[in-house]
Amino acid sequence: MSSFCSVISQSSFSISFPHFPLLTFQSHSPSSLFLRKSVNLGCTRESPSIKIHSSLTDFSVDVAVEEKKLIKGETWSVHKFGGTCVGSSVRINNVADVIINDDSERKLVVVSAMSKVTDMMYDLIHKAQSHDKSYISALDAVAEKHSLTAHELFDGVDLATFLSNLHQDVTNLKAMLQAIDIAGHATESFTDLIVGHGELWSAQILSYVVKKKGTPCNWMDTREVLVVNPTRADQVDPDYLETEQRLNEWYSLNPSKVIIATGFIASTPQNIPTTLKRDGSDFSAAIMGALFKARQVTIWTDVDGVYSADPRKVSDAVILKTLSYQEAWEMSYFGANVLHPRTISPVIRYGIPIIIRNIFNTSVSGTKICHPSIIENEDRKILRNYVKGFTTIDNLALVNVEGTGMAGVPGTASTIFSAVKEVGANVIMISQASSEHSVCFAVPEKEVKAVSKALQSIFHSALYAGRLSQVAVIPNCSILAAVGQKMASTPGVSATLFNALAKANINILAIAQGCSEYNVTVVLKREDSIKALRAAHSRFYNSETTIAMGIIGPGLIGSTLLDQLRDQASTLKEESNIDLRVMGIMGSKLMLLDDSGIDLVKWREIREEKGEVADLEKFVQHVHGNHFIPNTVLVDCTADSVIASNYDDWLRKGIHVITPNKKANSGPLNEYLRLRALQRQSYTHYFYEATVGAGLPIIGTLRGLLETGDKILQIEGIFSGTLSYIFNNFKDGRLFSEVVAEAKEAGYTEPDPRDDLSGTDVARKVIILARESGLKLELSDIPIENLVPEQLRVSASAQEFMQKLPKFDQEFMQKQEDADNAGEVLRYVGVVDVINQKGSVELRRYKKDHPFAQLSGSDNIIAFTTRRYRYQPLIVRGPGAGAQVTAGGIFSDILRLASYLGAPS
Ligand SMILES: NC(=O)C1=CN([C@@H]2O[C@H](COP(=O)(O)OP(=O)(O)OC[C@H]3O[C@@H](n4cnc5c(N)ncnc54)[C@H](OP(=O)(O)O)[C@@H]3O)[C@@H](O)[C@H]2O)C=CC1
Ligand SMILES: N[C@@H](CC=O)C(=O)O
Ligand code: NA
Repeated sequence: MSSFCSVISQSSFSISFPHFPLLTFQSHSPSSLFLRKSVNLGCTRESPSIKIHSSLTDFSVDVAVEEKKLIKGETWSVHKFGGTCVGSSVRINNVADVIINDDSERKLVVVSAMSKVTDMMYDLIHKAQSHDKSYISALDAVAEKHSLTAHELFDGVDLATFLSNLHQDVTNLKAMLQAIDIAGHATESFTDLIVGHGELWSAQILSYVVKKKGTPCNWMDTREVLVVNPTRADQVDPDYLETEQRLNEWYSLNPSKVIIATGFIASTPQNIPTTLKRDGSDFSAAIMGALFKARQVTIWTDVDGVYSADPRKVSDAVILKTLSYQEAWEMSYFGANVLHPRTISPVIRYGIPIIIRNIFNTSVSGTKICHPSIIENEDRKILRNYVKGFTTIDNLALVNVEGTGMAGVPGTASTIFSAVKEVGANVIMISQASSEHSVCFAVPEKEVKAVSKALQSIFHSALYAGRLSQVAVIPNCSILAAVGQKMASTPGVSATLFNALAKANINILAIAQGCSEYNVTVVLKREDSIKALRAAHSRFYNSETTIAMGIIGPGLIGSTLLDQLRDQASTLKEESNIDLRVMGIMGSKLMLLDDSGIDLVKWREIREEKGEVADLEKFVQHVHGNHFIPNTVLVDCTADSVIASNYDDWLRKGIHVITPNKKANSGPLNEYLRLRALQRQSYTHYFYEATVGAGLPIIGTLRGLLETGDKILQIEGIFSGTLSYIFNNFKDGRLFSEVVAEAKEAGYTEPDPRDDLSGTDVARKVIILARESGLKLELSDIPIENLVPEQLRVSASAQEFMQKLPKFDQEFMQKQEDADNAGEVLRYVGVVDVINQKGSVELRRYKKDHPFAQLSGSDNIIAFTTRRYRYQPLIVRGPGAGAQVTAGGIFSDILRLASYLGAPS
């Protein structure tokens, strides 16, 4: 008890401190004091006798000694660590490492109280005020927290010194709380004095840890230097001149290369302890940054930087590499958790950059807030970054004062806002039509009742006389603000924003844009807030070639395509700015939907877990109904004609279609012609390269020939990968059924292999090429040689067919031997005879030296005889079936679509 005191009377008491004489307090005006002198922790004094003559404010120093470096801004860097950064001994250690690893010559570190401690201190006061004696045990708990932390971090004399100080503080605090308990009241300055202890303790602990790690440093009780004048409630203004003078004095006594300073706390010009109020530690750091003219101020927090929008609401939000002061200011005002505008002001004057960084993820460089002139092209990758960020404020109400009697009457606005001021409401946004018939403004919902009442009362006679028609309140509103310095003098930014909102079917209630053009603010209904935020963000941040995809039929081909997309997505995004998002995957029974894009690494597992009953209408609505992605494509990987019958509806809706499914193009001619006509009219794309020759460029080659004016005479070839494989391998005594099973196993066949063996699949390809060449043929116009034995054509399933096929092996063997004996091979070919406007599909015999006899595997070979390629046909050859090549062909169509939509080629 050597250092403390007792309550002398209810109105005054005294406390003694280690470095101060006994002080006596009046309870109504407590403490004109500094609680503790800052402790020199052993910094080597480079030149103890040096005097600083300089003015820290203008930084023009004329000192020819080492200490001159104090005021050379470039040598100082300022760091601020919030409560979570120093929330435990492990974290404090981590913070100390960050400080030591900063290679700046001199460092000033501003530190907050350990997390939750400030709240605990306020709680002590509340308890004491309400005579709840548990403040004593609660204070012991706070002390225990710091004592334990100190024990974990350092030892010896430092630990003893810290614990002794802590003990003394606690003893003093108990007396102060006792005084509050007796008085039943704590004045503001008394409260500030008590709560500021959290910073005193954390700064001391951190400085001992830095010192223990071998870096000498001093800790600074900022109340000794930082002088502020209270302005309005909850605000203070720094007295830079006085602070600078005190700082000089402090530094001359404690010259240090590393200073650990308490955040949040300061004192009045009368030396009464006070605080910097909300976000006080950030403010402390900015003030110190300005006084030291630091090269930068780093605010360490637990997020990676400032996001382009709240990442909890917008999954695509990105960390902004740079923000101008003005942009940061605007974003803070409109609710982004950036920095309080007030905290930025001290550094703006000197153009000192502020860096927001994550202490828990130091690999990320964070967001640099600085003068626009030093914002390099760091955000160049972000398209159209005229708008940097989007923020929303919810729980607002719009007040609309309307009437013909307002126009040309000076003072109406003044009357309105005087009334609003009278009830203490905070006006967040104002908009007035130039006709002056209405003024509307947004206030917090909780304040609108009082505002409305005040306006009704003040305009009572104007309303009665009809000069004003109404004072209307629109409740449940939100504000969406788009912020960006480059918006100024860039035409079309607002139009883009409004267009994005209109497309998302969002009604705008009011609009405001200041002359600075740094932000456009719109008021919306509360329920539209998140939708509006996402719509606006995606319009400015997603590339033009962001494509919402729906994959129908995740069978062999569909799932292979999904795997290829998974493997290639990030490269496409990084290198070509093509952003492919699979929003839905639908099979015949189950479908999986996701709002921002399915994780293609785990889609199979997620579908098991979250799959819902397949519903085509819902699926299409989901994939296309996402207003935040400018393009939609449905990829039909089924062999289903019902799915194919929907293409025209999709194209009409503006949905692009890509498919390997042959049903639509080989179905009824009139439907095919209608589909093609519709596709041309609707400016949507319909690609189907994989329907013929899988990934081989067959349709593309044919189109190229036709579009460049060539005339097709004949297309002849082996169009079936399955039949090619079968006849390439059906030799040397092998069984026909065995080779068919191999082709199925290899993924060459249609879902039902009879579609291949019947020749139907080849006939469909012939029809597709014939129609592409301008012939108006139906599938029934093509004579087809069916290889499926008569008895098996009626088999109930593909499986049953496969089981029974061996019974017919002998029949096939005979055909093969007959051909072999004649020095020939069997090949199943299709022909499009353009001159005679017909097609055919049949099993033919070719001499063993014929090019068709030279194929292997699932090779297709297609020969285009044209006017230009009359004597030597243009030949395309290669594997024409199989999962990888087919999915690759579909993928290539998707990229063609992206390129048509504007992706770089
Ligand atoms: N294999 C190849 O080499 C080539 C194939 N193609 C074409 O690719 C397409 C797919 O072939 P493949 O992957 O082998 O066939 P699969 O039988 O392996 O896959 C078909 C998929 O379509 C789904 N499906 C069927 N009907 C519906 C429906 N009504 N709604 C939603 N999904 C449905 C199935 O779902 P579920 O499993 O739930 O029933 C399955 O996922 C076919 O049109 C084929 O002609 C084109 C070129 C080459
Ligand atoms: N089953 C087909 C697959 C490609 O269309 C074939 O074998 O060619
Ligand atoms: Na192809």
